[in-house]
Amino acid sequence: MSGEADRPLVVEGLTKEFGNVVANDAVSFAVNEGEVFGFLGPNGAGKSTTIRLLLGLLKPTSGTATVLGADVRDEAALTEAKRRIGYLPAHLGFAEEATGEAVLEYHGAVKGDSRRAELLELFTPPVDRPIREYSTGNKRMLGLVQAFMHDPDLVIMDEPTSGLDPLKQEAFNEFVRDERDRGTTVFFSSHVLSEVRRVCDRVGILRGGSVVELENVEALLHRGGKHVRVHASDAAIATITDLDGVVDPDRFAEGVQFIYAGGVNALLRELAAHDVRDVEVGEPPIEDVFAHYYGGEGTPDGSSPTEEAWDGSGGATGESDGAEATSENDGTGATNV
Ligand SMILES: Nc1ncnc2c1ncn2[C@@H]1O[C@H](COP(=O)(O)OP(=O)(O)OP(=O)(O)O)[C@@H](O)[C@H]1O
Repeated sequence: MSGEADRPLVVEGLTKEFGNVVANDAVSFAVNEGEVFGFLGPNGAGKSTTIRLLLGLLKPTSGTATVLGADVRDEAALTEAKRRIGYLPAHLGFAEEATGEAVLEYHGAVKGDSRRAELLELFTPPVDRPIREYSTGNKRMLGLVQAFMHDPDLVIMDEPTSGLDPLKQEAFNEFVRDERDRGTTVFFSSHVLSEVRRVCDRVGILRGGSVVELENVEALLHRGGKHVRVHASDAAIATITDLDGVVDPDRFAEGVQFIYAGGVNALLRELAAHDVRDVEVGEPPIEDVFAHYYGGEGTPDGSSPTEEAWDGSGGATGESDGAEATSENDGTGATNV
């Protein structure tokens, strides 16, 4: 594995305050080369703030980050690094009168477009039409083409599938997996947990401006216990659900389903002691695994989530960072990368 300094994305104690709102509070993590990293957290957790800090669109209050080795506080180094970075913002500020073609021409002239044709076959924005006629999904697809067409080494995206229909979402998932296989490093925020399950190697979970979890997706699912569905008699079910590690048993006509967080052998021994008609054991629903971090009812191991507020604002009203906030939109109305 490469050393910390060689990683394509390193965040160290990154802090951003808007007035008295601490949007990012000493955020630290690193993304490895060729990794797909999901950045999760409830509304207002601070994900977009981190992303905008990484692109130099906001200035950190303290701490720093490097993208492809460039310190985000060093404007010249960051500008140079951005040639090899793709960026898809949450809010796409394309000029309404420009056609999709003109937007891509502009970006292509600045940073290259060697993969434009290939990407336009996969994501299919109507490039001959003006942006004002675009649906939300069409804008997102144009943004994806723009983000990847110069064949970047690192791609940073803020909720990339928001507004895409299910087939395009699936196309995106497959595309990201292929990109990872080509060695591209991908970092994106998401609220779509199924997509995180399908494409991410690792996730970072932000809550109230702080990283509360950094974990391999498989390990996270493993820790979330197993989803078990047993078809058996009422008497058998009563004993089985008494087993240590059974969480949230839920009866249905023929049996019971529950999350099981105990040892596999103890479960097998218990099941073997009864006349079980059928049993299914699988991974828990991803929503259940993440519910804890999003303010859910508890965890499979029985512990309770801490009671801190989920909203990084703590109810306070911060100063707007208006001057920085508009820098995402360049003169042409195209998204500035
Ligand atoms: N320009 C700004 N001025 C003042 N407060 C801001 C500004 N930008 C963000 N905030 C505040 O910082 C906190 C983090 O916001 P941010 O947009 O980074 O969260 P997020 O995790 O991306 O949320 P979502 O999932 O809803 O997009 C919120 O409390 C938000 O109100």
